[in-house]
Amino acid sequence: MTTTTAVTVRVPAKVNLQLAVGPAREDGYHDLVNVFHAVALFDEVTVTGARTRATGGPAGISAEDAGPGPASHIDRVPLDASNLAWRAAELLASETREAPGSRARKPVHLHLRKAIPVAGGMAGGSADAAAALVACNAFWGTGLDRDRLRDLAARLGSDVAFPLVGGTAVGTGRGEVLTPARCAGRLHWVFALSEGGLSTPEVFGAYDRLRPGAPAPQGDPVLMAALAEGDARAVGAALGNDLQPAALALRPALAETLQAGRAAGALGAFVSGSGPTCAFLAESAAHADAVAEAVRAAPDCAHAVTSYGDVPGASVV
Ligand SMILES: C[C@](O)(CO)[C@H](O)COP(=O)(O)OP(=O)(O)OC[C@H]1O[C@@H](n2ccc(N)nc2=O)[C@H](O)[C@@H]1O
Ligand SMILES: Nc1ncnc2c1ncn2[C@@H]1O[C@H](COP(=O)(O)OP(=O)(O)OP(=O)(O)O)[C@@H](O)[C@H]1O
Repeated sequence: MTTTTAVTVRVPAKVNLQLAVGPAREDGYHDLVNVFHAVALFDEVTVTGARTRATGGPAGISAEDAGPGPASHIDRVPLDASNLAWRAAELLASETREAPGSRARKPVHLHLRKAIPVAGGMAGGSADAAAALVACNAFWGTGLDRDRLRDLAARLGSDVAFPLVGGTAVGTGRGEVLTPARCAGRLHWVFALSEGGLSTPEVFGAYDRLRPGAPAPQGDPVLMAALAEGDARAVGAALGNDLQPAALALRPALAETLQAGRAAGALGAFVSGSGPTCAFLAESAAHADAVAEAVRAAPDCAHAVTSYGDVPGASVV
């Protein structure tokens, strides 16, 4: 029998093309209609055997900055059991330790190569958790199918199931119930990164204060049709994020970043998820370079990167 010595999984960031947010639920979450779109900014999670820890599961974690420039904030990644990738490995181990043939009693080390900006509203931690599930499932030979992995992902966070799937998908419930959607052609993106992060719970809290009595969230058929047709201009006109006013209230300088992108002819300019990263839809790769150049001049923009979508979800490399 051969023994796997290392498994590496590559996983994309997300941007939210529509984020319709309902009122706060009794459990503190909000019902969403969340159009996830996977973009070509990738973290990698590598799992190797570790020698310590008798009970198996994760035994150590390290992280390195593979970011496209400043403001990737690797120093904010916790290197302990609170890391979402560690929690994912722990959950998979606890669910499968007793299964026949499982190697989940073997302790592992997790190494994160991070290019997704930390606390930027692009689901970097969630992506790492999804990648850790796929990598440990392969390393331990636990053999859970994608549906079982998706169930575990949903227990870890609202954004964790999507990076398993990638592409473009509509998330309902608190965002974890996914329906794949068609995105024809390639969309060209610019992401403007901020020096500071924004806390997701704080942004949802600001939303509740700004919008008491919010209606139930509704999907937008115009956006879905534009995506299916690959009509970037129509996609740009239909983009929307209910959390944007809350993110702007917490970080007013983002307004100038958005304005700089609009002035450079972006087809759409909006805050990504809970922010503070701002996203811009461009007409082409060359136009994305020009928009990136323009938004770099905004005072709150620490760095701007170009990318494209959609791309597939977590996969072993
Ligand atoms: C803003 C988005 O990134 C858009 O994709 C997500 O909705 C956030 O997903 P996430 O970071 O995985 O969030 P979770 O770890 O599930 O929840 C963190 C906190 O965000 C708030 N939260 C999150 C998701 C949701 N549907 N309603 C919420 O109110 C809650 O305060 C929750 O305690
Ligand atoms: N693997 C991880 N990578 C990055 N941050 C992590 C990780 N695990 C835990 N964290 C913690 O989670 C916080 C949020 O980081 P993350 O990069 O996931 O934010 P985000 O992209 O805004 O999330 P989302 O878009 O899902 O709301 C960080 O400040 C950090 O303390």
